[in-house]
Amino acid sequence: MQKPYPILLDLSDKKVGVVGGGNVAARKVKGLLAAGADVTVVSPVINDRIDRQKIHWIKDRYAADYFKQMDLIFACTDDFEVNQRVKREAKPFQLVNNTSNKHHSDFYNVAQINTDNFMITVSTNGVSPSAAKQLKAKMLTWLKTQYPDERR
Ligand SMILES: C[C@@]1(CC(=O)O)c2cc3[nH]c(cc4nc(cc5[nH]c(cc(n2)[C@H]1CCC(=O)O)[C@@](C)(CC(=O)O)[C@@H]5CCC(=O)O)C(CC(=O)O)=C4CCC(=O)O)c(CCC(=O)O)c3CC(=O)O
Ligand SMILES: NC(=O)C1=CN([C@@H]2O[C@H](COP(=O)(O)OP(=O)(O)OC[C@H]3O[C@@H](n4cnc5c(N)ncnc54)[C@H](O)[C@@H]3O)[C@@H](O)[C@H]2O)C=CC1
Repeated sequence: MQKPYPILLDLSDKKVGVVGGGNVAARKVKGLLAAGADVTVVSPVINDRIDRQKIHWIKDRYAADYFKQMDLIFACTDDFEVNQRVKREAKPFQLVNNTSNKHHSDFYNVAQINTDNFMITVSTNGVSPSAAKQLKAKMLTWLKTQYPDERR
């Protein structure tokens, strides 16, 4: 991604498809549900950290047909080739986050801090997600000193 364009999306009632149901999918699903998205997970198995009451679960392997109606798609399987296929088979208007290949993704997720009044996001543009996580932790410490009454 050469020059990404940062935006905040309103996902309430958007249809979001997640391929795979492991650790990475669980993290993405948590954030998506918090944003009010209508989430469908397609995976033969899903992690206990994914709340089955709050998503639609299609207990199957990836097939493009399941994703025709989706606005956004997250490819989160541990199979690099399947994740590549998800990106390749998406419609031109669908945006895909390929979690195992940053060079084959339409968008990246960011590390975030949400408080009553601020949303602070950190990205390294794909270079080092763990550095983004570390900077977020430092910013949180700093934020507490600057805005002690701010709730998060
Ligand atoms: C490109 C991107 C695409 C995307 O997912 O959107 C991406 C890609 C990849 N991540 C990998 C690994 C890890 N990712 C994390 C954590 C997070 N990753 C997130 C975002 C992004 N990760 C996007 C770029 C963000 C940026 O530019 O900064 C965060 C910020 C937001 C979120 O997704 O929740 C979240 C922290 C949230 C928080 O806690 O605050 C950890 C640490 C952990 O899990 O504790 C590890 C293990 C340690 C390590 O390797 O760093 C691998 C290697 C896989 C492999 O081959 O093993 C790839 C694949 C690749 O690089 O192509
Ligand atoms: N972007 C990010 O933030 C990160 C990305 N990764 C990448 O994410 C990949 C997945 O990692 P984890 O979630 O930890 O793996 P995991 O092993 O916990 O989960 C993999 C999931 O994919 C499902 N799956 C496998 N083949 C499938 C298919 N054909 N169709 C549908 N579902 C299928 C499995 O049932 C399982 O639920 C890793 O291989 C790594 O490349 C890893 C860490 C962070």
